[in-house]
Amino acid sequence: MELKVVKASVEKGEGLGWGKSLLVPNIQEILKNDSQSVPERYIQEPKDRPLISQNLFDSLQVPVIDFSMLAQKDANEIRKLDLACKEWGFFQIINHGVREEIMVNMKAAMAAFFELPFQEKSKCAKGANEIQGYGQNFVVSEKQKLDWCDMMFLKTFPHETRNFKFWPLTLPGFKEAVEEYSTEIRKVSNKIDANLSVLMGMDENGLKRKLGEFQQGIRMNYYPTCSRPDLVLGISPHSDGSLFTLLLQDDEINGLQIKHKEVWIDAKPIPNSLVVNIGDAIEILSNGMYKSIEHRAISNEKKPRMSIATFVMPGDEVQIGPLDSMVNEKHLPRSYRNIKYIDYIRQKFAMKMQGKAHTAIVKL
Ligand SMILES: O=C(O)CCC(=O)C(=O)O
Ligand SMILES: [Fe+2]
Repeated sequence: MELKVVKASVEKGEGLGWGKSLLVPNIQEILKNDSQSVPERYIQEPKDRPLISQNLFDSLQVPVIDFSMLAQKDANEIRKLDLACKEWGFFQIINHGVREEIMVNMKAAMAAFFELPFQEKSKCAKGANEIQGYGQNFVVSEKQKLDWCDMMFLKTFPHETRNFKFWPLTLPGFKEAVEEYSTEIRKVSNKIDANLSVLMGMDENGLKRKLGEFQQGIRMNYYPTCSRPDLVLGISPHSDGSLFTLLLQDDEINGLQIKHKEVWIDAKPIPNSLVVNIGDAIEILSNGMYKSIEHRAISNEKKPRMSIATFVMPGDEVQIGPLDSMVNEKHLPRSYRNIKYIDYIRQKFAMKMQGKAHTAIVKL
């Protein structure tokens, strides 16, 4: 007789993984039945609601970095990058070298996935202990307010982290578009990490030498239209746990907001650019010289908005902590403790996203 063995679910991408999340409804589906509906669970407390009125800080713009100048090692552009990381934690890059066609294909592949019938999308659904797949942001309590967003998260690098059970492989062109886009973004990310390495007092290979091969994950965020965008949030305020994140946003629709000097500022889209933000891991490695910044997304009444975030991260088992070059016990005392990356991420996901509250895990 064949013995049935119940495998402990610690296979690739299963088991405890990056955390445990409650499963919640799918906002795109709720709206298919009633496009005007704004269920109670999505209505934010008054203090957390976005101000949709005229942006009073219209003149403030996220810094723009010309990537072709960085490639030429232009001292002025490198200084601008350093300042953008210190004062904003966010910048938009132009002339990054990713061909427009590749970005257009990526957006089209994402749109095609979210247009699939729910039953089809559900074949890629993530489980409760899963980060990869189709679903929603991590949810840790039944009482927690929910984000007006459905998403699809896939790991793309290193190759062995790809788990095709979460990929819609029968959707024509999807796999190719994600792979091609991710490969191009990896090239941009390599240049960013080389520049950050130098700015943090090392040579261009400093971060790679310290951390080894980076992981890359792609999160496709789908924000349906909302009849009351003043009551809900597309994504609650948070900072990313990554080293840094590269975001491809809609060319026209505003949605991303950044907390800059205590005020929410729109990151107005520049067509074909990429928005880059510093994540918690660089904040820790730089001993706080570069800070991850709180950001959120708002929804709108007119058109669904899609954004594609690529997270560049250390490997799960890698220890992160302030770089030797960023610590000087006299002038720059160590402000963060060392932690294994996956332990940091698990603790982050175990809390409701609340701005930067989770970074207290590693503060000294
Ligand atoms: O949609 C956006 O503009 C922001 C997305 C985001 O912050 C994220 O995916 O971490
Ligand atoms: Fe984010």
